[in-house]
Amino acid sequence: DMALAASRLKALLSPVLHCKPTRLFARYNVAAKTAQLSKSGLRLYCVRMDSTGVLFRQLFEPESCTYTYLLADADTKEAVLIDPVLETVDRDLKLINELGLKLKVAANTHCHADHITGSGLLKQKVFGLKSAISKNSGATADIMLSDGDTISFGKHSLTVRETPGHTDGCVTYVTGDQSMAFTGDALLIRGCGRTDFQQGCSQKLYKSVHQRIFTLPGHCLLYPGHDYKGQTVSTVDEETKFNPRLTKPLDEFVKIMNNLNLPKPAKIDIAVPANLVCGLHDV
Ligand SMILES: N[C@@H](CCC(=O)N[C@@H](CSS)C(=O)NCC(=O)O)C(=O)O
Ligand SMILES: [Fe+2]
Repeated sequence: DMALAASRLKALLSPVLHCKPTRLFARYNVAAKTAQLSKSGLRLYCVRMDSTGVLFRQLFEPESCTYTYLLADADTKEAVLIDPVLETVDRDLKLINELGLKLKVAANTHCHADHITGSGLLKQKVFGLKSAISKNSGATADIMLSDGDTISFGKHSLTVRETPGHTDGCVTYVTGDQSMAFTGDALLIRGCGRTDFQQGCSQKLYKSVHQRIFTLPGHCLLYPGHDYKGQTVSTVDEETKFNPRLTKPLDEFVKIMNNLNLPKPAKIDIAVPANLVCGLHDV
């Protein structure tokens, strides 16, 4: 009967309900230390390792296959958007308002060639919002970033790692605990950004990925700027083992990049000039 079912459910949930936060944190750590190995020796991390109260959402814009990432401090409600897209500004703001967040910074990973950034339009809609991009991008923004700079939201922060090669101004944003990195187009899941326009240089990209991304902890979750195959997240361990381009020696990598033969992004001629002024052009 109902009463019996309810008491069984209560008994079943009791260890979870009575688990103090400290014990939960300990469980995360144990889970990380005892990560299972796959047949090939790859460590399989089953649990997000930080349990520090970062609110996180991965959002997708289907026309350009761009990921926008929302990060917020669950206590202070301060939020950062990485790589907002013009067409999805209202969707993102609706979510931000529904969650009661205060959007502080719109941070671009680089001057995009395939879509117009949402940062300019967001600045018109959100009082006090600051746009950010690398100094080396050639673009203007409220915050011009250099290697090692941090973007704070509440008690959390993102640290800037310069990862040029796809463009001169490409950066990777890394969370303070190095559990997540937002790689823009420097590193895509099982791929990487093209190097045939916008100061692209395959040797530079190879060095950036090997020295600035593959040196992060193996469990660090990698979130790319785009994905064209439905993939959402990877890890440093996975990419150092399975990335079909970046696991090759430098000379082979350069040959691969010279022979991609990709068509130019359809919107490149409107996107680049617009993004050089943080998307305010013609809005
Ligand atoms: N077809 C798309 C553009 C696709 C493209 O060129 N993607 C870029 C990232 S956006 S600058 C890229 O680096 N791709 C690498 C790859 O291996 O796919 C469009 O017309 O917009
Ligand atoms: Fe790009």
